[in-house]
Amino acid sequence: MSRSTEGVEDRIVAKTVDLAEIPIIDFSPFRHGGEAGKRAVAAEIARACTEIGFFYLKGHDVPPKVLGDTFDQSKAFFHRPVEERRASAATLQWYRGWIPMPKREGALDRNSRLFEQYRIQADFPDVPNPDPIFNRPNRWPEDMPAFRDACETHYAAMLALSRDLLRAFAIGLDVAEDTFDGYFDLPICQLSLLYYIPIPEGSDVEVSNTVSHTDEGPLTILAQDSVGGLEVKRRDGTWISAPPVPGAYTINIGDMMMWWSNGKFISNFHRVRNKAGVERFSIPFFLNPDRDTIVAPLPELVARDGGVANFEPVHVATHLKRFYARLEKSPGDFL
Ligand SMILES: O=C(O)CCC(=O)C(=O)O
Ligand SMILES: [Fe+2]
Repeated sequence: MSRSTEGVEDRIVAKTVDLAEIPIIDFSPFRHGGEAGKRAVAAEIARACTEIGFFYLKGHDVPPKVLGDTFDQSKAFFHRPVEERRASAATLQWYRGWIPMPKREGALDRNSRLFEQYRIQADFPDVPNPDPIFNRPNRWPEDMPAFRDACETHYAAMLALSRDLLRAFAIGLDVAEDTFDGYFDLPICQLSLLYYIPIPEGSDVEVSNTVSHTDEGPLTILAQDSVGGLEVKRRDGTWISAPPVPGAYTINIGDMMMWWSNGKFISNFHRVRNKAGVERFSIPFFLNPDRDTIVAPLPELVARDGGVANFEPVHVATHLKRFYARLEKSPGDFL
């Protein structure tokens, strides 16, 4: 995630606006509605990606049990005593598993990071890979086999849904439907189980659980519990709430899809502020391409934009490594 450096935007308290601002899109005609259904859904998605970079997706055919099981396991894990959570803690050398909240020193501020995480990444044991950060296996709580099952099932379901979404993006961008297919043979995605504590009452207005940021990869598929707290920046700089919609995923464009689309699709700023007074769970799936993909504005779109490429080509593994290294060096990441 790209962390924004400005602070002023966080001072503007989000106002809840009509949900119409983040559309709820039914994906079923894309798969079951013939060519016309496909094009209509792709057009709706493209509009949302162009205007705000976020949309809700229902009709995705992911069985509710897949999500229910992962939330149940996540809750069970984060409710364990800290010594048991620590048994599957990430280390600087093996950055998968449980990542605690930073130690608190002094007053909370916008960078306080008020959440714990369980991080799961692509796991390709048979593929030679020179980067320790990408070639380590996942860590699992050894005495919770159902935890691993739920996460692996969830990961596979999100990757499958992502493949269809990439096709919808391509159609919406008016390029060949299979434009992105070849970049996702062994994609280095990430699934995070997130556990947010409530922001203490009386905290400064700037305090967030997650600072304002954009996501790094092409797209994120987020499952939220019923608590709410996600906020999305509008073009005019104000913030709106993106509350959970039952049965729908919250989907957003990340930086790499913005680059591929030459800026047509927006990788929008968002943040989490859990003001509900209760704990919150969420599960984002961060789609990433294959490690050696070079992401650059698609030539068809550059041509349409008068030959102007708005972004430089980026090597996926180099970019993500730089990002993870920044995260790893955040002070107090490890208790
Ligand atoms: O938990 C959420 O609602 C959003 C999390 C998020 O934006 C992220 O982890 O990148
Ligand atoms: Fe994010």
